[in-house]
Amino acid sequence: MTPTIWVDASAGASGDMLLGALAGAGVPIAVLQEAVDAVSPEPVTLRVEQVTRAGFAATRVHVEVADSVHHRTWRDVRAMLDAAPATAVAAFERLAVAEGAVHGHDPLDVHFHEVGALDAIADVVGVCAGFTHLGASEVVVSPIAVGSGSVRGAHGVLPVPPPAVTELLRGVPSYAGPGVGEACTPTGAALLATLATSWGPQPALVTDRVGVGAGGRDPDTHANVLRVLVGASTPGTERLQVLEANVDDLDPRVWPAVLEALLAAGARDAWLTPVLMKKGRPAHTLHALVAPGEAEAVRAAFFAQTSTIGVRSTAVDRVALPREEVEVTVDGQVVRVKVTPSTTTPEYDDVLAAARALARPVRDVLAEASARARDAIGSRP
Ligand SMILES: O=C([S-])c1cc(C(=O)S)c[n+]([C@@H]2O[C@H](COP(=O)(O)O)[C@@H](O)[C@H]2O)c1
Ligand code: NI
Repeated sequence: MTPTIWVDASAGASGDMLLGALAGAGVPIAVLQEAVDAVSPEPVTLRVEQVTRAGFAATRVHVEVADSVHHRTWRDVRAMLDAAPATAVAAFERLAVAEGAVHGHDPLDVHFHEVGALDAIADVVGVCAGFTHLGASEVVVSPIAVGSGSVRGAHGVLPVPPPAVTELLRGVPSYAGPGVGEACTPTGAALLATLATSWGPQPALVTDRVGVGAGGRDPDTHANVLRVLVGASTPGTERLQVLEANVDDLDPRVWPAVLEALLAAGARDAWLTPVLMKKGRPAHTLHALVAPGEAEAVRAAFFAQTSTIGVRSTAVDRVALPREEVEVTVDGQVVRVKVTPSTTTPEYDDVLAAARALARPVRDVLAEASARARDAIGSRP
């Protein structure tokens, strides 16, 4: 079974913290070194060191290089990445697009300063090779702490988060803290934005390996580490999201069509709960259960079908019983029945249509369809 990874970026993220966490989680340093050697025009050595951060053991990977080039364009870097994992090219492209946006340049002509140096290229290539080596089907990343205050670099003094990071973290959950300084660098943001398959707290996971990665900064306010948990998803558990909005001004006759539209947009389930809103106003909360890939279309349906101006989302774990659909006939009328190890549930629309066609009570058709489904399952060899 392919593993699931959870990245804890609650103290921020940088290329070297990610490299350290991967090495700490058991990715052989030779795997990272080989990937870096495949792209680097000059010798680069990765060296592992066990360090402590605020009293906690962590792994640091030093990238040792005497880089003779200090500024590279995205064009230059792109030409170096032919032998790199596709995710490394994608992460650097994100950096180029973000830099282009903040400086007002075409991404191809962007001049990288620190992020174009060979050590940053080694971070990106090594981290992407490490994730490829782990072969995870899911990479869930926590909301990212970005730090606070300001940082000094080739661009002079920049606010934290610096412009490139704010651009890279569009659409990504992030927040200030945990201390003063730059907790999330452009390289860390670009890597996580590229590698994450979803964002949120730790999913249900049987943890196998834990990597604790340190960078160069060691503030005394907190353990400045990024953690990587590698494990197996709890069997039968799916990571889904619940989208929600409170609505107090929609013609109530529209609600059935709204629920139908959310299901048509890909929601696994959609439902309403009556609520009392501020000032004692009666209203409804509209809920939809969605897989990460369906969230955007279902969110668009919230906005198109209702008067809401905001949609909340919460990550949830769902354990679902295995299910299958069987078809039975009741007096010649076809009824679909959803069967799980503990239930048989006839499709209500089919039952209603059959009851009307047969001029029989709905509850009789319901009971007969359930019984026939149980017989059909029970008589299987
Ligand atoms: O290299 C470039 S062009 C660069 C752009 C920006 C902007 O926000 S714009 C910021 N920085 C700073 O460089 C260092 C190193 O970043 P890494 O991602 O290589 O660790 C960091 O302090 C950035 O804020 C560089
Ligand atoms: Ni820049």
